[in-house]
Amino acid sequence: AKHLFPGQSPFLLSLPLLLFFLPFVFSRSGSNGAPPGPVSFPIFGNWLQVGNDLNHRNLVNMAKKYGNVFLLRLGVRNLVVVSDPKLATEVLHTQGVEFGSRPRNVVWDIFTDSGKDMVFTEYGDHWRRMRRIMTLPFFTNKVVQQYRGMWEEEMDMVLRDLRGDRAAQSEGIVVRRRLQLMLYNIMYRMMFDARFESVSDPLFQQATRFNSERSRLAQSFEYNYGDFIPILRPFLRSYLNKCRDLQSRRLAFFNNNYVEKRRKLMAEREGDRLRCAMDYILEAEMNGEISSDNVIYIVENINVAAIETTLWSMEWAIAELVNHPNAQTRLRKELRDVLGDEPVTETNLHRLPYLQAVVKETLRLHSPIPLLVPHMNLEEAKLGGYDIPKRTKVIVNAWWLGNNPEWWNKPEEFRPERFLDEETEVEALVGGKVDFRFLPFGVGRRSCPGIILALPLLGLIVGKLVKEFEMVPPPGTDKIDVTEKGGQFSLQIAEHSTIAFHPIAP
Ligand code: HEM
Repeated sequence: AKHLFPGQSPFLLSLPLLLFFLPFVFSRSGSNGAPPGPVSFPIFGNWLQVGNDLNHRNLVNMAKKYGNVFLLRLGVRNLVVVSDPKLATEVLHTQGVEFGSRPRNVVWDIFTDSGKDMVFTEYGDHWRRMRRIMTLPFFTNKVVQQYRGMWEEEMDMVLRDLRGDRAAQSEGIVVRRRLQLMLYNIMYRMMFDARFESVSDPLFQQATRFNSERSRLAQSFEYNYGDFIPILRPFLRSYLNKCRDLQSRRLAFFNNNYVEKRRKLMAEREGDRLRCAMDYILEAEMNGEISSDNVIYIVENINVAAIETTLWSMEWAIAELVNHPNAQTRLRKELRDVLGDEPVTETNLHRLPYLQAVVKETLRLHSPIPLLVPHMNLEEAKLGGYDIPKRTKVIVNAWWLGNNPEWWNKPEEFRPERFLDEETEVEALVGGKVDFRFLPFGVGRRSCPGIILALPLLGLIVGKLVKEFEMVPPPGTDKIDVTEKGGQFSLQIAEHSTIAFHPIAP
């Protein structure tokens, strides 16, 4: 009478419970050909065990348990995580074609119109054409030479604003917003020959609002259930409608305010036509190589891939230099010794090894895209001796490659010197020798083409700020909070730092 169902033993009653919890206790060995991983439930797979937040640190803990290649089943989606340099070489280089596609989910399908873009499209002719068309106006040395003067000009305006800002010099300011304006101006001048007047320019406010809302909706964990479990998809309808509505307003914003203006200008200016990146892209459209949808998705991709990534790195570099005054002083000494009164320019970055080490150390410790952009195999493939089902999302934990104590001396420390003392061979150069422990931009076919812009942009702003200002925590604090905020994609600083900028006497 004590039991709910008289006549049944407590053991029998608890059997379903036991079966439910068994997968939490056991792991798959990987013996049936699939990579090891936790035993999965029907329908949910491993989702209930592992949860939503598969950030770089949680994935390290799982790699310690299941190995350097492991498989998670998230409802109908398969996810493979790679955590050592040899396997990363396989995915990105040796089998770069096989693993050269990108997975999308229900939300990414909306934000890319099912792969009309470049960043999230499958490996193949469309991707190759888009990458080729984007390379000429964005990702060559000639582009760097054409625009470096403009970059320096935009940065010098930031220095001027800081010099004229009393708050910046006393209680400190959140410098992020001003740097964001600078990066928008740099990218919009390259793209459209257009710039924003100030942070209160209504177009700047609209652009940043559209882009941050797009990041929030795309990176949220809220929609996982509908992506992983297709029968639940109808419940996502209002979320997906929100995404569709934002995307159509956002693309119309890019089109009406920028793309159409260039189209008109180009039509008026026969002969002398190619002035900014958009002119080259529109020319490719006129030649029938890409559609007008592809044009707008190139704009969308640059908005997503170029600006915030570089901005996060700048925020991290500044925060670490504030927290490591010795590194800041050493950098300032290098700038003074090498350059004297000369300004920091793109042409003299190669003479500043410690500055380059600061940039590398920032990207190692705080890789802005710690898991790279996910890769995917269109066909069944082999990896580390295991069978990888086709269309598996393959993640390389690049952050762990750069932060594993097996491969790095005290990796948790911010110590730029490591690149001048013990790690002298590790390069973050375009076309440099690849060290598969250090891949903040990925490597191979789908690696970041923007590295050619991002590295000098980072070196320039850090060099210029440190040469002109002593950057310190706001009065009453002695350290900046460098707690991380993860997302499905990014590694950002949780609290945008307030920093005081004390001008250095000339
Ligand atoms: C510090 C700044 C940046 C970092 C850390 C970064 C990092 C990355 C990473 C990790 C990937 C994926 C690599 C892979 O999947 O293997 C990527 C892809 C990409 N990045 Fe960047 N990036 C930065 C700045 C930029 C800039 C400034 C641009 C453009 C102006 C850019 C454009 C792209 C594009 C178009 C792709 C997609 C490439 C493809 O799928 O073929 N990135 N980036």
